[in-house]
Amino acid sequence: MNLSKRYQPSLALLTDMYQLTMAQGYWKQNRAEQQAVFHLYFRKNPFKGGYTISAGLEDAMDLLQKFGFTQEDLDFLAQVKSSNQQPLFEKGFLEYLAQLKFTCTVHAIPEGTAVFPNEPLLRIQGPILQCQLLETPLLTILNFQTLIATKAARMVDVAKGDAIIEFGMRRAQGPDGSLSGTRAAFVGGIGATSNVLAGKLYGIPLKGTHAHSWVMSFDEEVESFEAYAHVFPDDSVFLVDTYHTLEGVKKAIVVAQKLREKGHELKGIRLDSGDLAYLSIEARKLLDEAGFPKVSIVASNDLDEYLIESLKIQGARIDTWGIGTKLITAYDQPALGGVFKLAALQNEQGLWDYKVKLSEQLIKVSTPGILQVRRFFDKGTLVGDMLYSEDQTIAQPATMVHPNDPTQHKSFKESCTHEDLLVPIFQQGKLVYTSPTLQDIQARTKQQVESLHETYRRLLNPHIYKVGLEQQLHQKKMDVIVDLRSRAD
Ligand SMILES: Nc1ncnc2c1ncn2[C@@H]1O[C@H](COP(=O)(O)OP(=O)(O)OP(=O)(O)O)[C@@H](O)[C@H]1O
Ligand SMILES: O=P(O)(O)OC[C@H]1O[C@H](OP(=O)(O)OP(=O)(O)O)[C@H](O)[C@@H]1O
Ligand SMILES: O=C(O)c1cccnc1
Repeated sequence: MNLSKRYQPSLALLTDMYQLTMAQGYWKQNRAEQQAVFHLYFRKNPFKGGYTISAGLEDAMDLLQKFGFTQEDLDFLAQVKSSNQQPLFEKGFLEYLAQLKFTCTVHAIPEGTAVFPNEPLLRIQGPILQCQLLETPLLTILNFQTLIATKAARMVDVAKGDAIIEFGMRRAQGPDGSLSGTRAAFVGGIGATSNVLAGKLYGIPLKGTHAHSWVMSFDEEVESFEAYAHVFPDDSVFLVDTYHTLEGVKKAIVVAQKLREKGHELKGIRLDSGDLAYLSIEARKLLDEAGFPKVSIVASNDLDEYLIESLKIQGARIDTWGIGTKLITAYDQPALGGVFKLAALQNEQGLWDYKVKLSEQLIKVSTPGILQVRRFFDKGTLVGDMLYSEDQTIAQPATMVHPNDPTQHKSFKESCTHEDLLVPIFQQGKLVYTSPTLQDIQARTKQQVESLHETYRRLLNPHIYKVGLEQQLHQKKMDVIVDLRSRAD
């Protein structure tokens, strides 16, 4: 169920080179073990949506658990040259890497959780050299899977209980885009996939119909349906649009009748072109009139959440949505802009110095501290997320400040309940978290989306969920910014 099922054990080189050059720099300065805190977060919900679904943690855990350089990795690094053709990495540094063990403490938000901009999905605390090396692989895993899980959740939400099958492998960004994308799509709520290896690796249910080539390989369309039904009498879904869709439906009915005479039922038909609203309504009529109300209608052809919503409004009679390209590639937004920022560094007195990355825009200034996300509920409904730093006490009653407009405050009533979202995953390198099954993660996504007010779920201009900074954290952040700006002037 994890990354090593797709790759061989060592992924230590799956990082950007600048992480290794900085690592050598920290080592050379005797700062390799200096304790640091980094947060991984994004700044905008993808797809102009109102929420995001976290995904990829299990793969991230696997990466961290196996973190370590093999002799082969070190031999490769030993022959990397600097611009004057000298070895880029020093022998002593490579020896340091050879004995390196993962010793960080990691907290993360469980997969399948509704998350929002500016809140850490993951917090890593440990030797700065290790945190630095892990920036890129953690981002590549969590950014992509979170993006695809969110895309899938949006589709599942508008499909309102209809089944969704993921058909995207052929259009995915390579084999890993396909495998990790299918995993994430399942986290988001799809019911099945055509991706057989994802079925084997992750236990995702497999489903499929047949291609146009099957029909085209016969002289007559009806012969192709008969032949398929002969091989799969209880598992046939005929693709009816190769020549003329509604004529294709009539031929499917002829074969369905023959199947029934032999004690079998046709499972479904698939529409893959034309006006899917009109054709599904007409196909439904033909099937119902012929006595096949249970034969389901599958539709595919460049579908996404907007088309699903529109087709439903048009009264389309589609039972199952087959979705490929737009899901597996997150077509309208191919990347989640998650970042990984240094937030605190331990000084020689053992105290935490808060760190921020300045920007002209307040929204882009990172938040320092050792952050936790506290989610408040009013009678079960989510009312806001407050970032606070675990090394500070929280002023009571809990009040948070708008991250980009300090004049706006929000207080939470005493009667509100709360939950801290970041849970321990590793304690000083030791794994302390058991990932739920993928089915349980999917169930969590469903529960999370359903617990969001519908104003956050609509596709067009959703309401913005409130994420703020606990008052003292906000004050500390402002102090650091003022101090840095005065020093930069
Ligand atoms: N009723 C509808 N309302 C809105 N969009 C629709 C409707 N029916 C189909 N679509 C979408 O319109 C697009 C039409 O795609 P396209 O232009 O490729 O036509 P096609 O029917 O697939 O033709 P072809 O036979 O060339 O494949 C697809 O994304 C499809 O999902
Ligand atoms: O449209 P998507 O959402 O990406 O879904 C996957 C598409 O892949 C197949 O088409 P393709 O033309 O590749 O093969 P086919 O001959 O089986 O239709 C299938 O028929 C879908 O249309
Ligand atoms: O099984 C299907 O119908 C299928 C599989 C992959 C891509 N398109 C369709």
